[in-house]
This record gives sequence, C-alpha cells and structure tokens, in this order.
Amino acid sequence: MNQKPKVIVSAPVPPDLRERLAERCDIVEVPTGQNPAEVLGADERAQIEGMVCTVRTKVDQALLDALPALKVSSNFAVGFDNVDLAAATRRKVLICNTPGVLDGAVADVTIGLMLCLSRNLVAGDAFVRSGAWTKGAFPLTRDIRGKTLGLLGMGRIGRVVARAAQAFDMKVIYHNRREDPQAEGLATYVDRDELFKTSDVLSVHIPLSAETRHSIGKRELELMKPTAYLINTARGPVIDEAALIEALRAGTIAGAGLDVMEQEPLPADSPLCALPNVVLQAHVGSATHETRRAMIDLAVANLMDALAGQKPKAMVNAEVWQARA
Ligand SMILES: O=CC(=O)O
Repeated sequence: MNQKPKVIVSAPVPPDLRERLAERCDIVEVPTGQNPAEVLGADERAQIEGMVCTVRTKVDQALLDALPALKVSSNFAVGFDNVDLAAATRRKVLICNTPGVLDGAVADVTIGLMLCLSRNLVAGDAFVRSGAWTKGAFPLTRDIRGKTLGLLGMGRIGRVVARAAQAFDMKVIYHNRREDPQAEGLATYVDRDELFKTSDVLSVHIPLSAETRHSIGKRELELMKPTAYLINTARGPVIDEAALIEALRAGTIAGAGLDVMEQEPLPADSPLCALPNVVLQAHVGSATHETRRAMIDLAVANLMDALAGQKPKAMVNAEVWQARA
C-alpha cells in the first residue's frame, strides 16, 4: 500500500474536515502562526509534501528550504502576501488560495464601515450609553445617498461592493490596472488621481505586493476631499499608516474605517486608537462562521486535489500545475 503523503495543518481545520483529510494524508500538526521549520525536526520536515496554513505562516525561501519535499501550500485566505511567490514558483511549489467564497462577507464589512463613518454610529452608541443624550441631541452626520464611492481595485470583492453601493443610490467609480469589462454597468473607470480627488468614500480592494506597499501615502491623501472617508478591508501596508494618521489629525480627510493595519494585532497604544474619526475592526472581513467554513473547505480541497493529481479549484501560480501536467 502506498504511504499517505505527510501534510502540515497549521490552520483551524474543523474535526469533520480533519477526519476527511486524515483518510488521505498523514497530518502533522503545527500550531497556527508558528514556523514549521522551528516546530518540526529535520527528519519530519524532509517528508512534508503539503501544507494548509494561514497568512501568519511566512512561506518564504527559508521555509521552502526547510521543507524540501513540499509540493503544495494551500492558504486559508484569499490574500497570499505571506508567500514569496517567485521563490515558490522557482521551487515548483503550487500555491493555492480561497477566492470567491469571502467576497460577500468582506463587502459587508466595507459597507458597514462606510455607514459607521458617515452616520457616526460607533460614537452614537457611546453617546447613548454615557447618558449624554439626556443633555442634548447627537451632532448631525452625513448622507451617503447620492455620494460617490471610489473603489481602488475592481476584483471580485470590489464588484460586490459596487453592487451593494447601488442599493444606496451611490455613484460608483473605480480604478484598476486596466479597465475591467465585468465592471460595466456597475462602476465607471477613472484614472487614479481622479479617483482620489472625486470620491466621497474611497475603499481599497487591492492585494499587497512590493508595488502596492505604501502606495496610498501623503500625496494620495492630499488629493482627497476634506469631507472624504478612506476604508481599508484589504491589507494594512498598502496605506502608509504614518501619513494616514497625520492626515486624520490635520483634517486632510474626514475619517477612516480600517479592518486591517500595518501591525496586527493593533496594540491599544497605537495612535489610531486615540483618533475619534477612525472606526477600527480586528481584521474580521471574512470572519463569519459561514464564510470561514467555506474558506477552510476550499483550502483543504485545494490541498487534497493537488496531492491527488487533480487540478485544484484555486491556484495562484497555475504555471507550476501546468508544468506538471
Ligand atoms: O484577509 C483575509 C484573506 O486574505 O482571506
């Protein structure tokens, strides 16, 4: 009988799915976020053929060197900025991710942040709880109806946000590397500066890469209207956080809604936590029972398919798969 392939599980795989995986693979447990190269001995590492992990696992050259038999690494996330993709592709390690199943959940948090900012809902809750209401009315806020929503990035999530914004009678504009035919009827393509200049709410939906790191900085913030809000449910480091804090303090923009930050978890002494015009969330875009289940189903299916020689549903470096076929 063929030996089952050894796989690292470094993600919250629920018991029923773990059982299914164990029928086909020999599971090696690595606590989520810990470096398998530090947790496992050399003999065990040498036998690892697959891995399912969160974005807290850095799949870099050092880890690839520590796992010389690795064939597939399956991210329990749509983002893959934890992976050195060039190094993985060079080593012919297939990288998988979980696109599609979390679009609605992330779009919901985007819309939620937009409403919290424009209607000041978080401060309104504190206002009532503190008894301040008994002393006077809550300050007026701003409508989003009829305003312009700008989307930086028009992928799957951006399109769901655009569709949702239509229900609020918003005008939706977007900027992408190129105009997207799938955005037709949903949003109007504009150039990048125009997006920053004309958006009343600007929402970020681009992946983190060497090119996008700090791509929203002082210059972009200064292009924005002083009444505009910036929302980020993508990755923290695409925004230069120091520049953003400065802009929020100076009133260059009206506020920000952030589900992601440069440092996560965000410490309570971060200047962001002291700013009244910021609404913060703990990187929870995809964090619902239903969506996380769909994500882990897909991540484990990708891993099992790849190891069984079947084309996984979602591959980041499909060229590795094609070269094998
Ligand atoms: O941040 C979450 C993801 O990339 O799936």
